[in-house]
Amino acid sequence: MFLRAGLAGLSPLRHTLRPALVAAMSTGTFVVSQPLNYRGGARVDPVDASGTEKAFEPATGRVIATFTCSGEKEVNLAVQDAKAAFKIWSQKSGMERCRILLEAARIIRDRKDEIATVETINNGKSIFEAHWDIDTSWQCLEYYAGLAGSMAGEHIQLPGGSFGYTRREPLGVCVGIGAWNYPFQIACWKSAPALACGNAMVFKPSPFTPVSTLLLAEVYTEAGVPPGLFNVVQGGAATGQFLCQHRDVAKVSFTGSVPTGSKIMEMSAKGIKPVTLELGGKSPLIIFSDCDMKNAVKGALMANFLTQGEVCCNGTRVFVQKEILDQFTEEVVKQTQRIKIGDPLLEDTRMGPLINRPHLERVLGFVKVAKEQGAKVLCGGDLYVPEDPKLKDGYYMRPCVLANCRDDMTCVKEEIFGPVMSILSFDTEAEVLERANDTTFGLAAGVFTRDIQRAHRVVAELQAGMCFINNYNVSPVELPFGGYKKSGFGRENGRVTIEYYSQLKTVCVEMGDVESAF
Ligand SMILES: NC(=O)c1ccc[n+]([C@@H]2O[C@H](COP(=O)([O-])OP(=O)(O)OC[C@H]3O[C@@H](n4cnc5c(N)ncnc54)[C@H](O)[C@@H]3O)[C@@H](O)[C@H]2O)c1
Ligand SMILES: NCCCC=O
Repeated sequence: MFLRAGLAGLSPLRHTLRPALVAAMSTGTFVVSQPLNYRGGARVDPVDASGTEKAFEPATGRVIATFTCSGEKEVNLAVQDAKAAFKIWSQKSGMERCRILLEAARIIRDRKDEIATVETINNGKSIFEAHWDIDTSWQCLEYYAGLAGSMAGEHIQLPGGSFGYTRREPLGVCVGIGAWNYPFQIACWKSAPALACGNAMVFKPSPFTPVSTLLLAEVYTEAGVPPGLFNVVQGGAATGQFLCQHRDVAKVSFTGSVPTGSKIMEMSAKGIKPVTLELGGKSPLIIFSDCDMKNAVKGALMANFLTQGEVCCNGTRVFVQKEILDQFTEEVVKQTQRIKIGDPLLEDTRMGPLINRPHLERVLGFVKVAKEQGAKVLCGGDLYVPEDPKLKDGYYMRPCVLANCRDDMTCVKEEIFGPVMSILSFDTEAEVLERANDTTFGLAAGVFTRDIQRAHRVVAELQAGMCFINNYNVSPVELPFGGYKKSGFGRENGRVTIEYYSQLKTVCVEMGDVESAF
């Protein structure tokens, strides 16, 4: 389906043939020539437009796709198709939905290499990491498949033999709007619970990463969902607005920045639509002097440099207790300098390019301001040009560690969304807690200590939706994920997310006569 010169005649490919194609895909060769919208169980060109966009391969700076952004008519067709599919899907039993979702999970597992490769080409993250993302994607489908079969209401006895019961019902057509840092994973984290509950979904990926969501749409079709149950519309803000304002849309689940989240909430408020908002962060990572140093250093790297630092829950404010500041900093810098930057499709690369040129410049701009405000660059923070000539126009930078940071600096207050770690020192637990919570964000937080009482005492005080003790940035799908404060509300993953994609109907049953007031 993704056609390179010389491979054009192979489409459509069954997944049994795909390993050969994956092996043939290398950086600098991939182009997409098929439509990038998906509606009614097939790829389609949109019937109307709200502009065009180009998608890039960040590793080389090459254009890999030029596509039309969907206009209001196309959005409406996708919603109507989803509505029709909803009628069929919502009538299925939980066990019937479970079987189809399990089959979809199996297909993703089988096609893991292909999907990870496409994700790497369009996003720039290392193939090593993309494999992790695809694992948490099929695991999410498997998890909600399991819950689909066991969704149930309650039976409540009332006086005189009367009773009531509750039914957990789907909402209808849900909209998913995604960010560019985890394109496939975000689409799975939204669609799996939505579909498990009996909903249909129209998904809009970020215009920077339009490609991999199509693979998910094809997987769902192959697994047996009704045509139209999962549709993809491409585009930017205008397309997103058509979706949010559509009268037949029952819910919006959004992943992205705080300013856009606020607009989504405003639009949803007008239609009284429930929203899930997964927004940005500036999370604290607290390293106490009694920590296991080796793990704390590994944790700090995990908290800052996955996906080139473009991770919402990154622990970018690293608070280190004074007694171990020098030793910790020295080790963090040593290991940061060892991170292999380069062609993201090579197995031993651990950091690829950033998403695009403007974003790279923005991140480098943060480093410049940090220096002006008194921070010391201990390593990185500058452009990186790989030796391989085909990568010379890619968007690479060296991961950066900043010392001498203060709480009032821009690099410590604002979400950079790049590979920039700010190290701050602290003396006491009470002091660090106050400083860690002194932010409008509240997505994640972490603590490294061997003192088990302190660990739990500290996380109980941290104002963050996702807290880690002695680890960072692991994503088991069984655990709810989401933010406090301006980092949003609602949750993804875990059992609780069922509540965000369903509504409760109460049925009151009278077994006697009506006792009337009249
Ligand atoms: N909390 C989480 O789970 C999570 C996960 C990933 C990324 N993020 C956050 O996402 C941000 C980076 O992603 P981004 O740059 O793609 O964010 P963004 O807000 O610019 O865009 C996100 C999505 O919203 C769409 N959009 C933009 N304007 C819109 C509008 N007016 N109406 C409807 N849709 C609109 C975009 O096209 C895109 O699909 C960071 O702040 C990051 O922290 C959060
Ligand atoms: N793996 C979870 C990442 C979510 C935020 O960017």
